[in-house]
Amino acid sequence: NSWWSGVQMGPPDVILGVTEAYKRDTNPKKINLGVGAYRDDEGKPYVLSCVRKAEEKIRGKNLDKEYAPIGGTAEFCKKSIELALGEGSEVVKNGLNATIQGISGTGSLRVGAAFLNNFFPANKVVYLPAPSWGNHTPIFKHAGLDVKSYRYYDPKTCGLDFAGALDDISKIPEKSVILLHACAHNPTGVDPSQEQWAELSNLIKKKNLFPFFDMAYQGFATGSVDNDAFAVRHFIKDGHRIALCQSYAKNMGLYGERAGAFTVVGDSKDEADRVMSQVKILIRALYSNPPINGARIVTEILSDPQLRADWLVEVKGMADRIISVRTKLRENLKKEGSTKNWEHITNQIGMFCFTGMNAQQVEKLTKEFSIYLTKDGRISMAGVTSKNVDYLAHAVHQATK
Ligand SMILES: Cc1ncc(COP(=O)(O)O)c(CNOCC(=O)O)c1O
Repeated sequence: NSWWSGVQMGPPDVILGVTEAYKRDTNPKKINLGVGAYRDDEGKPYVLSCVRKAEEKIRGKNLDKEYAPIGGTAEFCKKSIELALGEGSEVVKNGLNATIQGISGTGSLRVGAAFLNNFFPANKVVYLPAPSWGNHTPIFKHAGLDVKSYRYYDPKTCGLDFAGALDDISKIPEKSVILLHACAHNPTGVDPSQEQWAELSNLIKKKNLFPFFDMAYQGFATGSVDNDAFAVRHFIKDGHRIALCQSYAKNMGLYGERAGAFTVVGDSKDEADRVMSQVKILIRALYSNPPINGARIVTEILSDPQLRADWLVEVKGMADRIISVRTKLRENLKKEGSTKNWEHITNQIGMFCFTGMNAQQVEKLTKEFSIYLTKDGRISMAGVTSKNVDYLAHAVHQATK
């Protein structure tokens, strides 16, 4: 028999499966609310104009195609950590950050997981919020780590189960790893308030847990790169030595360019240098060095004051469009005569809305109205436009009344 006769057919990716079903549907009113990628008000993918301008500038430089350094270019890494921690960050000034370019957010998480598995000195268990991004569990498990969870989402309010989170976190064995979504929580869209982040920081410090931040949406949540980095910057200010993953997929629309970063904040420059040396050894054996094109676009935008200013306007524009369709959806549900409480649609933030619809209601939305979303009731607000929001509200009301 063949080498691979023992290989089973794996389950299809849930989110891509939704898109496949959407493509097969011939209903002209169909809407795809599954995919977590931004769409403009025409429902089309959106390439930021500052990205196009950066590409033109790069084109004119006639750069070569040589390998990037193992950890990416120093310029890309410096601009990335400065974006996260803010200009004039003490951590950056004192050289406490070991920052590498990762293959977007996923690749940065995976390098981080490999580093934890090889070097984390204590309880090699990563505690994820319940629910978390579906890919978090396999990323950490493939790297050899154990994964557990802490209460986070409250289905009764479609909001944060803050008491539950504090209770569970206070029970996490000390010196474990806790994963935190810095902003725009995926899949719920539920973020702690700044006061709640401060309380989480105190508790996590008291319990001596290692904060591992995933910041895949900086600027895309509130439209402000500084507001969206509040949690990360507050934890640093409170003295936590964090790990941080960044992605430019959403906030610069560089999905397929695979540009991201992974940072460990050390206790000293010497510690950061030792950490950096070991992270690079891991990268060398994983993929040797990162893709150069997306990193060049990011570096161009973050280094050119005009392009950076243009970018800040465009990322706010994307965030504002999402916020405006949240408001329209809630208003239209009221107009449809729904008496349910839909406050969470506008309380939640970022790409996703956890509607609170159950599997039967989701099924009705798909079968009767050709609206496609994942069974957990998560909708990607990016798929909602000023043209289809009325139809969506009508369908949701019919499915939930
Ligand atoms: C929380 C989080 N971390 C990390 C990432 C990594 O993204 P990337 O590797 O593209 O930078 C993502 C991207 N998710 O994609 C949208 C979806 O759920 O369909 C993410 O949501």
